Amino acid sequence: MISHILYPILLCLVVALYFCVKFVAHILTTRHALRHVPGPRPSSLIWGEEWLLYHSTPGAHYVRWHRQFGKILRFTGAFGHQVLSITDPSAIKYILGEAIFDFPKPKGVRAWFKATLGEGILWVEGREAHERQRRALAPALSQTSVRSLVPIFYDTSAKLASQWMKIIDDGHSDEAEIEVTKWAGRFALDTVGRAAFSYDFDCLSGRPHALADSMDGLTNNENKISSFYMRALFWIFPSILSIGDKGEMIRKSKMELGNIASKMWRDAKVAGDANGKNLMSMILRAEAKFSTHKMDENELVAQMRTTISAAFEPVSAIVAWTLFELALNVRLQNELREEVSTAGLGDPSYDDLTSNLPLLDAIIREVLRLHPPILENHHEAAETISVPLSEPIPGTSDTYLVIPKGTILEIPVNVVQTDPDVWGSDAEIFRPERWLERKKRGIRSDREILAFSEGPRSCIGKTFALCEVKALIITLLRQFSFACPYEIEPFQSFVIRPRIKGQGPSSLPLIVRKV
Ligand code: HEM
Repeated sequence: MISHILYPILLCLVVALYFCVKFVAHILTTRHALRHVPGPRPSSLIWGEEWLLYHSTPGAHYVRWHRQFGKILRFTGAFGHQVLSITDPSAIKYILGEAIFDFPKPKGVRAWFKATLGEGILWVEGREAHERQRRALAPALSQTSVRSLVPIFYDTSAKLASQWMKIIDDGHSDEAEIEVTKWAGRFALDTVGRAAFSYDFDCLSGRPHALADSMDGLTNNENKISSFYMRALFWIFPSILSIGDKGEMIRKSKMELGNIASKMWRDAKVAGDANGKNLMSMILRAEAKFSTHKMDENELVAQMRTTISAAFEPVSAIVAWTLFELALNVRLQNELREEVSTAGLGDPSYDDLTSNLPLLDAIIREVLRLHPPILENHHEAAETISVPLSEPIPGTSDTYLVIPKGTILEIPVNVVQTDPDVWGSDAEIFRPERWLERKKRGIRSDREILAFSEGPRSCIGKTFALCEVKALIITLLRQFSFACPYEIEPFQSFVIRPRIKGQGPSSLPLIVRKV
């Protein structure tokens, strides 16, 4: 009888011991192999640097560390696991380029994408499997497709503007304080719904919206202790994502988005949408053309969830940060309004959006440079692999770094995009004119911006995102001016968003005034 109880307990203990020994052995060998890489001493025995990182201004420690230790450094995560932080240009080019499939996303990050979105393109690994999914999405997000989507971008922009006008009019005034992050998220959702799936989420109606609220609630949390545990531990124990309130929230959000995606898919089938131009019809056409493997509903729903989510968080963050920077600078608002007015009375075309509004282009680039929504680009070495370096690690003469299998790497986008060697001594300052000066001097603009990542896994929705954000800013500036009466700071949810200093989750209340 006792043995019936004891044996399973004993077995569990042996298995737990095996994993503990394996984990400790991995940490010790990684630390040994990377002992020549400099970095900060762990500030906590259990949490390493995680506590410090979680409770500080997002990205601030990366800047400090890289100034002190150079372009490659090592810090400690929870329970002693080692993380490499890399800003060396040759290493980044190699990791995100030819070696990208040797550096998959870390297991915890993949578990997060699988739990929230399913097995779509943000989750998939392996050259062949990724290429297949990317080929299916690419035509719908190509420049040609985006060109045809521009009227939708203006339409959702106009809807948002008319809601703001109504708020101002209801207050019988020329201005109102409006919390713009909420509206920016709703704009991003309605735009991707209509543009990619011919589906109106109707988030911009002004009424409470279950999908918008649940997507926002998933990541836009106050600094709660449960969020800290999840963030600190999911690198080493990915199954933590299914535990407790947070696990429940993840399941709920995945289900809600999945239900909507299934409905969109069934409606499209009933409507016989196979010849349509939206993403869903194109996914099916591309699949039929390039592969014998047809996507089943689960895969398609995962892809739809992924696209909606990928288009939601970073776009809403960039819209909010752009309005924030404009609100701080009346001169810039006026100059931009002037530039937009020279483009004529109607809505600027795709060609205008991409090539003929240099100040607008410079402002959005500068926002992406100083407020990259995705702060860190995370990877894990699938094998022990040697990575080329632009300059040796201080104290060595090696022009390569051997990264042990299983080591987690992190590329801090904010550090790369504010490197004084590239951007000059005013790298930390918001100065869109630098892009106009660089263009005059013939410096290629795209290379140093890492906000959309680079290489085979870079953002496939970049043109879509840039055009929709530009269409919105043009529409808003023609009708409103902006001022910011609060002190604002960056706040890390899934992406980096603005919030009132020290207060709760993301928020950006601006004074919006009719012009
Ligand atoms: C300003 C807005 C945006 C920013 C800053 C941004 C940034 C990024 C970044 C950094 C990645 C690489 C992520 C990784 O390495 O895991 C990425 C991937 C991706 N983005 Fe975006 N994104 C934006 C908007 C969009 C939009 C509007 C869409 C779709 C309409 C989209 C769809 C995707 C997809 C599908 C991927 C996965 C690509 C792959 O793994 O091959 N993004 N994005």
